[in-house]
Amino acid sequence: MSLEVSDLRFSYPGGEELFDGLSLAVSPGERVALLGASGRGKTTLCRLLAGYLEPVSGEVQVDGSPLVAVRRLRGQASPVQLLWQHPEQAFDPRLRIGRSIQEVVGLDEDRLEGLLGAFGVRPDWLSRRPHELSGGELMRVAMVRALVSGPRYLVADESTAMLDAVTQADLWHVLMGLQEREGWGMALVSHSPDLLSRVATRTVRL
Ligand SMILES: Nc1ncnc2c1ncn2[C@@H]1O[C@H](COP(=O)(O)OP(=O)(O)OP(=O)(O)O)[C@@H](O)[C@H]1O
Repeated sequence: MSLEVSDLRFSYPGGEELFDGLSLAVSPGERVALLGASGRGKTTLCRLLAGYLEPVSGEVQVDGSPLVAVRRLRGQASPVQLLWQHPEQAFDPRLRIGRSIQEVVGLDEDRLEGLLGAFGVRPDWLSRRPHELSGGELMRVAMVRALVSGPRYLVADESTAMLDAVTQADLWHVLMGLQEREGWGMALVSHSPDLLSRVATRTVRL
């Protein structure tokens, strides 16, 4: 059981090849930090692992099945969810937050209630549009949206970098508590050595 890729290569049109045949596996319960200098491809790797981009070589597999095939299954949310670097990327700007969350495939109302409570989401935030929430509030609802379908893996791309230290610590405390209870695997990118030393169980260098 893992989220894995071997012999990974990717390039944007006209760009240099990235990853040089990297192999990587994230097991349930792990929090794997993806490290590398600026421009090495950390954000790109997050998008590849979550299926938003397709590799040139190397196939992303989730618990033994190709991620591309799993993501095509109807009536099921992807087992790999991405926490975007900027939480507004997870939401349609025209829709109220509650509507965006309700559109998640396979939504379980009891799980949703639990997550809204755990992340401290106030009910009135759900009737607002993304630009009507603060960065920290939007990240809380983005975390709820990413987790509400019960993913097996979460990929977090510098997701809390723009938040103040107190909010950042609070959100990681909630995330890690849920992860330890539910056992999903996590890959994360952060430029904060302090955060990584508290959160990561292992590191992989790009
Ligand atoms: N949509 C795109 N089209 C073309 N090139 C891109 C695109 N997105 C990223 N790149 C290029 O791909 C390389 C990897 O970018 P990426 O954002 O994944 O790196 P990163 O390691 O996350 O960087 P940073 O630490 O600075 O955020 C860079 O050279 C970047 O310019």
